[in-house]
Amino acid sequence: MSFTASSSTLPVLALSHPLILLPTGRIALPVSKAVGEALLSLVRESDEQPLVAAVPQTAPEASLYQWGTAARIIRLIRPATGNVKHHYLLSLNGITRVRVPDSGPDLPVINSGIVYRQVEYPSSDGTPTSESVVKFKASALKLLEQLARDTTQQAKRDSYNKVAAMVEEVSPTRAAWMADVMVSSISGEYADKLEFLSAVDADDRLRRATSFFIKQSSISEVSKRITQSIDESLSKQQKEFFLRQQLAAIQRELINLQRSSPSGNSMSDDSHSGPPSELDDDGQAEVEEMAEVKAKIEAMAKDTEERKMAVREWKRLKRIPQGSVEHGVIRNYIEWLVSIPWPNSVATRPSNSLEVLRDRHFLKNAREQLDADHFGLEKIKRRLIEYLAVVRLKALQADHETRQLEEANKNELALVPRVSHPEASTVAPVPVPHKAARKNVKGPILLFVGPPGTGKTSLGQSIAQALDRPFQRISLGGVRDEAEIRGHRRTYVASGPGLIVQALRKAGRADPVILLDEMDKVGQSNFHGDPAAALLEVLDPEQNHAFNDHYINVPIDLSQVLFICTSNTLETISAPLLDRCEIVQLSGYTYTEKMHIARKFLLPKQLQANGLASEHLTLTDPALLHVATHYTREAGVRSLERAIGAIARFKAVEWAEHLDSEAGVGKEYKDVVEEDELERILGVPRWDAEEREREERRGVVYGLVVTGMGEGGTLPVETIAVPGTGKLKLTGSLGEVIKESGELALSWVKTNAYSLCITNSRSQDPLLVPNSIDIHLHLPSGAVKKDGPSAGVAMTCALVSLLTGACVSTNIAMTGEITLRGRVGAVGGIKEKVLGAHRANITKVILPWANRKDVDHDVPLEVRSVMEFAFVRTVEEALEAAFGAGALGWRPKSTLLESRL
Ligand SMILES: Nc1ncnc2c1ncn2[C@@H]1O[C@H](COP(=O)(O)OP(=O)(O)OP(=O)(O)O)[C@@H](O)[C@H]1O
Repeated sequence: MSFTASSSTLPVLALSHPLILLPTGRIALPVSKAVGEALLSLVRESDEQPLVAAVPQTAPEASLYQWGTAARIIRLIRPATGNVKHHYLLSLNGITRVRVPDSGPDLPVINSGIVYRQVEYPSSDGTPTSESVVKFKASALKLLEQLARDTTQQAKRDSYNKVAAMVEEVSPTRAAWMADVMVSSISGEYADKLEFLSAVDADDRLRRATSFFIKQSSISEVSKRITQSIDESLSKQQKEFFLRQQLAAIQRELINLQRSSPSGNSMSDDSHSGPPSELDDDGQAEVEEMAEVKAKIEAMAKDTEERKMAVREWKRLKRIPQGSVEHGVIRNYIEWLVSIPWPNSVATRPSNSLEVLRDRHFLKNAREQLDADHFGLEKIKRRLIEYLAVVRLKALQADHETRQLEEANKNELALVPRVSHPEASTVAPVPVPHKAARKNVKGPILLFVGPPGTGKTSLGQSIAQALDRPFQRISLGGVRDEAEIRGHRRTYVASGPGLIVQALRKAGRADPVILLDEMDKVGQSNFHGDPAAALLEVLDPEQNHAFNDHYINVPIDLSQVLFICTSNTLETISAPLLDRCEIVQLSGYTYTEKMHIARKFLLPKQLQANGLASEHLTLTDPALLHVATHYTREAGVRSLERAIGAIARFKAVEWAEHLDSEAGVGKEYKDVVEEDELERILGVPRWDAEEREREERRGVVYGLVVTGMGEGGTLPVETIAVPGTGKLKLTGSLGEVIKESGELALSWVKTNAYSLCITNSRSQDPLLVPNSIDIHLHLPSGAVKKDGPSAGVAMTCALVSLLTGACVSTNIAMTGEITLRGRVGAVGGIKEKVLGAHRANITKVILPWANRKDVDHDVPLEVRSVMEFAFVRTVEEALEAAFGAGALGWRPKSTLLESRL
């Protein structure tokens, strides 16, 4: 060590224990007012930043150390004026080591002021040996690397890396300075730093720095290990806690088990030996349910998507704590997944369906079933038998092909040498479901169209019975959301599968008959998706072997499901959907058919439903007909069934009263219900009032309509003349086409007004001469929308009646489209319209000539025989049929010809 190259007098500043300032380091410390003011005057007096000797106090009560650091005052902050208690804040920057020779006990450990002392500056640091430089660098780099690794702050890590780069490049002459920089900026023990302060010689300083770094890095290593071991011991505690919980649960189970088994040796005391309550055995039920779910997963066919998914979710379920929301969600999903009747699963594979189809009497039995459930409907039953025959043939063919393939597979297996594994002989070979088994085994998709209550749903039920398959009905009325059919994705709260999967689960077999009811009432495409598009996927044989329910998220094979659809009308069904279906039209029943249905099916059904035997209620024929004609007016038989039900209930009350009073007064019971009693039972007839209203009036004729429900009926076309300017006003919620029909009718009447003797010359407008009028044409039931061209004939007749004054009989109703030239064109729904007219007691109908064949084919003979039909080609013929021959004053033809020339 070489000393005293120079010395000077410096104000000595005591750094109270454990503060220390090393060369190159910085420190900020509060100083008392006296010291602060002394330093302030020093700062004011000197031109540059003044130097002080910052000397550490080795222990709290000890005197000052003999080594210190000459430091520049870089900042001195005065406290707020007037506040004597507050200290000055002083910042120092360490420059170089100094020795304070007389820092003995007499040097006051100040705070009352500063003392000037002689300080010595060491002459030179010397050059360190290369060995100590290498060691210094290695230890410094190791420490820096460790610090960078352990810190979580990126900024700190960057600065450690930067210092490491400096250390690597530092020259031997600057190594001692680098040691100062590092030791002053890394936190370490006070004693080490104190010793380091006294190391003047460069070599010595590097050695001390090296041991300082080594010590620090081992400390950081150890502290890391300690943190790790604390973490480990914590997780061990948690593990232990978890295991203890499980143990407690197992013990609870065991106690429950012993309590519930009557023969088990009782571990519990007598106070618990009462009957087990369903409130106590939650845990037990839970375990049983889980075991059941597990067994179901195991029963699923191997190597199938559904099984893989179930296994994956089961494993997830096991990892998630019970009682958590996630646990509930997964469990719910697995329960759904295992309860779907997957076609390849052993548990749900349809076993007897083929047996039924193989039966040689299958078709005969099916016919009997249909006859037993439904009256009449000959054509439809014939179509259904054809359909069932196709289903049978296809299923048998697919079965045959599957057997052949299995046979071929077996032969192939026989060629493979047997594995001599001890278990191999006990494991039965699992038949691998082959693609041929998935062949489309059904006929076309049937769509029953017809008015309500005509037996569409019950026909579907009969088909299911004939095939001995479960029947499920899905009501599509009001389904607006695609998710109702396809399900919601599992990410939705309270999500679940769609209607198809729900029906499959309820059916419990992969080949049920599913009736898609009210297909026409499916909502249109909207922002919730397109339900019709989802239905398309369900019904399309090309796609439905891999139906995708959003919730289940595993393709479901629907190819074995028999879908049957029903609808009231075809108008609102989208064309692609219609394209997938084969339409079977059901029209309304005639009164005779209704009487038969009522006698054979509805009455026995209602008697049974109301607890009566057949001898307790006899409805006479006139009474039944009166119910059908005066209390109901519908194409189907639903209201009729309801009315019969009401009669049965009425009689049930009477019968019960009779039984009760037998012992006493003895009230007489009459089982026969006559026509005159009906008013007492069912109230005033519903359809009488309208009958009376139907009187002959100028400008009013009856048209024939088919409602949105597919029911036929009559609708008056009313016209009146009001003072005006020759305009036509059309009201009654009319669509564009029907409005055009009205205008067409008026144009025809105007053109032919002269021929009909309405006007006296061809040039006169019948609405302006003799009086200037407007015509108001109205179709009642204003709230019901009406459209279509078939009211043309009725409108023309109404206008002619209005302008000529001739009336059309109220027993006549008509339908037909007209052209501008006066031709009458064919219209649809003839059977419904004629039956509707028959129900409304119309005796003559005027129909387009082109619809003759429809009457011949579709209208039952009993209706045809009691009604008069006028088939017309032109409007003239229609007018003649409506008003009667010669009722209208046509001008003679010759005059017509002349005037035309
Ligand atoms: N031909 C028939 N023979 C015997 N019973 C019939 C016949 N037609 C209908 N029914 C009976 O009428 C009732 C109503 O029939 P169903 O429910 O099948 O009507 P629907 O056509 O499906 O009506 P909706 O269009 O309103 O669904 C049922 O009890 C059914 O058994």
